[in-house]
Amino acid sequence: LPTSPPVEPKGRQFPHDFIWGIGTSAYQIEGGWNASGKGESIWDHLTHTYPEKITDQSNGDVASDSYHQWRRDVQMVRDLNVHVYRFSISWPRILPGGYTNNVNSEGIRHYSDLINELLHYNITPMVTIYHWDLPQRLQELGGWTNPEIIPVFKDYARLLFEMYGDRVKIWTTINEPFQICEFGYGLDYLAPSYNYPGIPCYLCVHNLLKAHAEVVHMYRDQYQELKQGKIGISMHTSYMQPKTDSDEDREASERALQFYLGWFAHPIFSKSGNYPQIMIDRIGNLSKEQGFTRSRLPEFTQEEINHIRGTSDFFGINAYTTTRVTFNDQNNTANFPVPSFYQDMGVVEDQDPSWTDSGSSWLKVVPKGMYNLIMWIMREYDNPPIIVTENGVSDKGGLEDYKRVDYLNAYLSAILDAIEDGANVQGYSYWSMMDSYEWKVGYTENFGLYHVDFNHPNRTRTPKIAAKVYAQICKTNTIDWSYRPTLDEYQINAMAQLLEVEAVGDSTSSASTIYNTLTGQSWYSITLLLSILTVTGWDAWTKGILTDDENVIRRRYSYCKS
Ligand SMILES: CCCCCCCCCCCCC/C=C/[C@@H](O)[C@H](CO[C@@H]1O[C@H](CO)[C@H](O)[C@H](O)[C@H]1O)NC(=O)CCCCCCCCCCCCCCCCC
Repeated sequence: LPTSPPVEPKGRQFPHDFIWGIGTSAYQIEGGWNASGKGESIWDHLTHTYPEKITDQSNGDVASDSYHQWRRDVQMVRDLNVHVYRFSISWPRILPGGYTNNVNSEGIRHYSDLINELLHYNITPMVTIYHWDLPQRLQELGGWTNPEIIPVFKDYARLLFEMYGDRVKIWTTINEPFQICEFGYGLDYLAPSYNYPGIPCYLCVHNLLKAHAEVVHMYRDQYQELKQGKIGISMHTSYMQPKTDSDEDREASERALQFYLGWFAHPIFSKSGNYPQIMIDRIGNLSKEQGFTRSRLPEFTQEEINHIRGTSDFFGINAYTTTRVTFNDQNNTANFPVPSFYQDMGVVEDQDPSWTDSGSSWLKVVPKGMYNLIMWIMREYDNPPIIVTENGVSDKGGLEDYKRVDYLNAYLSAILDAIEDGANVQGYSYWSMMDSYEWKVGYTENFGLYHVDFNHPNRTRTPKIAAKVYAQICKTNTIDWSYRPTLDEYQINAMAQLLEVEAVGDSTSSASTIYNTLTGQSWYSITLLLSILTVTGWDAWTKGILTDDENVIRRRYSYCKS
């Protein structure tokens, strides 16, 4: 329900040339997992082979069906008044086996059509070359832990520059090295789900940074002057807030930022290059204590350090939340596996229970953390041009996402505060344009400004309240806390249809229980059901009085209409 907006100065303006964007990624929205010659990705493989690793055992086979509905997507981009659409290209859709020996022309055409449609409406495509969907055949060679990935990634990127470089002016090589390497290889949060702590994550990052640098040099040497484009990388971190004011916790915060972000940012953005010294020292010492012959953190040669340094035209940062950190004790005994990235880092993390929560357990709403993080980047890397390439919040369904409106206004205010304090933030891209496949948690957490009906064959898209608010922000370049629209006729009808379909779905199921209703689509319907239950009582439900499906449809429908 609409909450009262916090008291804030009205009409705070962003710089006139501020870039507004909206983002998605291929595996999360496209579907068409084996359409028109696409090869298997590590996500296809993981979700088909081990569905139990995904919260709702789902997969991205159809997802938001953007492979077929891309024109509708562009319409949504236009309705949001953004300048930029940030999307990723599916490597196995272009190169089914990962290598350039087999180029899928249907895949090439798909993104070409999308890019042309965007340009037709004056929207700038911002292309992520790699957002987590590695061709499975490359994984069978060890994926990012095998140095073979470096030339192969470069070949793939060259093909994209050749095919689209005339029209795409903003590129990012790789989205979120930390998530790829630690969540994918160290833990089992993301594909390929190795769950092998402490060693492969460092090999993965080492190859990834070299691959990134190769691609950026190639772009700069062969394409940039001609095409006048920009190229960079997107990295993720939460702000690592010291749990207390003690020197130890402040040191823990600094160390955590170096491990979570400096791991990639220091080699690329610092003056000296290379991994942060604190990582080199800690991982080197711990490796020695653990009986390894060499540090588990590989070494760069001076030539490699020079080659990687400076390879990004902007600092792409993805940031959603804040974590509190405190010093781990002297024996580093926080139940981390030995060895592991977390034991190497040597801090203990938690979140303040008083922070506002969201649809994701890890994501607490802490706008000040965004300010602090930007200021840290500004100080640490000599005030680079920053683009917030991802920021957003999840819900559990429905269209009345006033909590997202609050999140947007508050985080954007924090970014404005940082700009006013000297940070060179040049753009912001909300994550995500629409509800989509949220990796390990499947379809149970929704980051979209557009609701997607995953039960409908067309994957019907309906704007949430925050879509209107974001469109207004992008149009006016201004945060207006008093702008809190209510659902319009179109949204109400869409929601009524949604609930009707859902109810018919319920009625065809032999097990129409409170469980499957409550774990269904929307908070809207849950709120409705809870109101019904408040009137009739849980007993009435369990005795079957409300299991009359027609009755349920009628009640839901008339509620929506009213
Ligand atoms: C063996 C020792 C283990 C110690 C491990 C401690 C680890 C703490 C892990 C906390 C989990 C955080 C999950 C965070 C994920 C995001 O950083 C990441 C961002 O990627 C973008 O995000 C978008 C929204 O997610 C989007 O989808 C884009 O595509 C991305 O670019 N998101 C993800 O990686 C998505 C998958 C997340 C699955 C996580 C499921 C695990 C939940 C664990 C819950 C722990 C919560 C406690 C948090 C306490 C903080 C210390």
